[in-house]
Amino acid sequence: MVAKIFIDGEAGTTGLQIRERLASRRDLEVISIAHDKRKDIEERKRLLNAADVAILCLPDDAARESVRLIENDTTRVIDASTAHRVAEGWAYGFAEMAPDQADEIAKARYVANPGCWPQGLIAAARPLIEARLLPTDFPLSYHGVSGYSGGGRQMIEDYEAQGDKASRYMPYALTFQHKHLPEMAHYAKLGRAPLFEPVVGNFAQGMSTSLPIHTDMSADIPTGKDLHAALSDYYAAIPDSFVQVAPYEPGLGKTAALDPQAHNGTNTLTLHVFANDELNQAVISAVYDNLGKGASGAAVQNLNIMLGVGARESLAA
Ligand SMILES: NC(=O)C1=CN([C@@H]2O[C@H](COP(=O)(O)OP(=O)(O)OC[C@H]3O[C@@H](n4cnc5c(N)ncnc54)[C@H](OP(=O)(O)O)[C@@H]3O)[C@@H](O)[C@H]2O)C=CC1
Ligand SMILES: CC(=O)N[C@@H](CCC(=O)OP(=O)(O)O)C(=O)O
Repeated sequence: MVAKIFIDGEAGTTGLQIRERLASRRDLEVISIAHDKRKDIEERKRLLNAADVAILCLPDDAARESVRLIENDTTRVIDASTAHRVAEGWAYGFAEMAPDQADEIAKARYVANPGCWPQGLIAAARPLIEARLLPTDFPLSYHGVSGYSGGGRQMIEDYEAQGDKASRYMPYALTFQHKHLPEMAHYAKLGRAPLFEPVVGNFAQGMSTSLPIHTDMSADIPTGKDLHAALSDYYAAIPDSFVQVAPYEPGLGKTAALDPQAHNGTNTLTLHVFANDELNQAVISAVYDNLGKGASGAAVQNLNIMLGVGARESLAA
């Protein structure tokens, strides 16, 4: 059977990248909406109900509306927005988050694609919390830089209009109430939300995040090697993992590895562990493509899992 896929929001940043990734697929048919009808509720309803899988690449309210417009019992949904990430009845679409997560996604009717920022934090913190190398009530800070495509079409247009005059370093969400906090705390298994300081840089795509850890806040005071081993073991046990752990680098010498654009066009997320055991300090960094593993790549990975086809089909941009 050729599965019918409808991308609601196909002309946007995330939607376009999914369409490109699916263009060469013969096992599915992308059913498209005419550009002038992309916000026409009746036409969206028709296509949403005709699809085997609908991928929502819309603002939160429009994504909720799309779900309401589905009247049949069969259309499955992948929602790229923030609307359903901690909602009851939705599987969280971060396949590497736990050993059985891909199975949960495979069986789910509704899958919430993860936020770009939360993935770096969850990938780093959850295995350490589960291994009791980090206490759950640890007061974590989380920091990172993203390309401006993370803000969607509007931010892309703003940055491109300003060119070299655009800010090279723009912290935001400085009231510390970013929309990703509930998702971060829930899936990383944190007892308290992290202090999160995101930054946009003057480059289009890619991100690099960091999680500083005072290792003596934990009873066993893990060394850098302990942290690295826990993360390596965790992801080695996940089938078809796109999360990889770089070889242990105690010093901060190889900064090129933290280039936010290093994984652009791929679905890879690489974790790096840096530590100074004498000072009881460590940093875990994550490098990935906000439009790859952070959005469109993860959506295609989830689609593959839901359809039961090779997990690695069409994941490069
Ligand atoms: N960019 C990123 O890195 C990431 C984005 N996301 C999430 O994915 C979703 C899409 O984001 P992104 O692609 O960046 O955003 P864009 O603004 O680039 O695209 C959104 C698309 O949705 C369309 N749209 C808006 N309102 C409606 C509506 N009521 N009915 C139908 N179509 C509508 C827009 O059309 P028009 O432009 O004509 O208004 C546009 O084509 C968002 O929820 C975002 O938070 C998630 C992870 C990362
Ligand atoms: C640079 C930038 O603005 N990034 C967006 C996050 C993009 C993203 O992940 O969107 P979702 O919340 O829908 O997942 C932000 O911080 O709001």
